[in-house]
Amino acid sequence: MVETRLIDGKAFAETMRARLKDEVAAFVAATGVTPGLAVVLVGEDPASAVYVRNKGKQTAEAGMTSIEHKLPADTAQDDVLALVRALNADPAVHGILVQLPLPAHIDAQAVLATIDPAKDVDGFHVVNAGRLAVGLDALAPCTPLGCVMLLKDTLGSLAGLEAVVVGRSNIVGKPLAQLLLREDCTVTIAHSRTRDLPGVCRRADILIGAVGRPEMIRGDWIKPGATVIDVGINRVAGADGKNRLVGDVAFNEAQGIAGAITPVPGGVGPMTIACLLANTLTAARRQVG
Ligand SMILES: Nc1nc2c(c(=O)[nH]1)N[C@@H](CN(C=O)c1ccc(C(=O)N[C@@H](CCC(=O)O)C(=O)O)cc1)CN2
Repeated sequence: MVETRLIDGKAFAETMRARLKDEVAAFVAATGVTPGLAVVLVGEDPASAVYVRNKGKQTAEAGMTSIEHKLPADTAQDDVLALVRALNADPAVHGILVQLPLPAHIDAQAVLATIDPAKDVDGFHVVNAGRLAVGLDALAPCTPLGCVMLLKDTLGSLAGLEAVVVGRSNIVGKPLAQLLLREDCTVTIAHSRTRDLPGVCRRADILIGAVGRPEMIRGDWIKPGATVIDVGINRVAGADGKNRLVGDVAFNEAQGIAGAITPVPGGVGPMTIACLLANTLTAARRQVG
């Protein structure tokens, strides 16, 4: 039986935001420029509205300017593209983010492709994805960045470790695999169609759940002592009829098997916004410097 350590992403993100606040103040003092982050929300998805509100609040707390554009759900794609182009041209805006998911009538790839790659603080533009893949400086997606920070804080060097990422999305699985390769991990991207998924997961020193299926990764899929990072945020009905949040990993089953694990909530989620603030400062430094 292994003693399972809890990886406290909430506390890590708070420390990171406090440090960023000092770095932003130093940047403003040196340049006279306040970094600006524009967030575009289309529609009324309740979870997205909460994330956007938290982004605005934490941006302002870090000493940066938060600019919010809230558009109705039936906004035409051309109007979203026109707004993104206007933000690209605005010198007070150093970072642009379009909250996902977008309503079904809008082609998300077309919108993301319109964002100036230098202002793409989500790191979703193909230019940033390509730069990340070939090892050039890139604005990398925030959730994967947060995962790697928590892993390095927990394990120190990741070199040579066997990492299995369960999930192949463009916003988490694929960029996370690239970031882990940069840390010299041996990386496998697995997914719901992988043959013998439990066996593949059991190879992992680092196991990452990013598949979006509640508690799909069971305790006996985890190698004893492995570090488990749970990216999943799934709302499920509890026994009392109320909704509760669970990850992609069966958290209770992982106790006594995993060496360390991120909880849901309070693990990877808070790192996403902290890394967004870090990317916004990086983007501002590159645009102003
Ligand atoms: N343009 C983007 N859209 C989306 C992203 C993104 O990075 N860029 N990621 C997610 C949503 N997201 C940020 O946008 C996000 C999700 C979760 C959290 C978080 O702190 N979660 C808490 C739980 C919060 C809750 O109760 O719902 C936690 O895990 O502790 C922050 C940001 C999809 N869209």
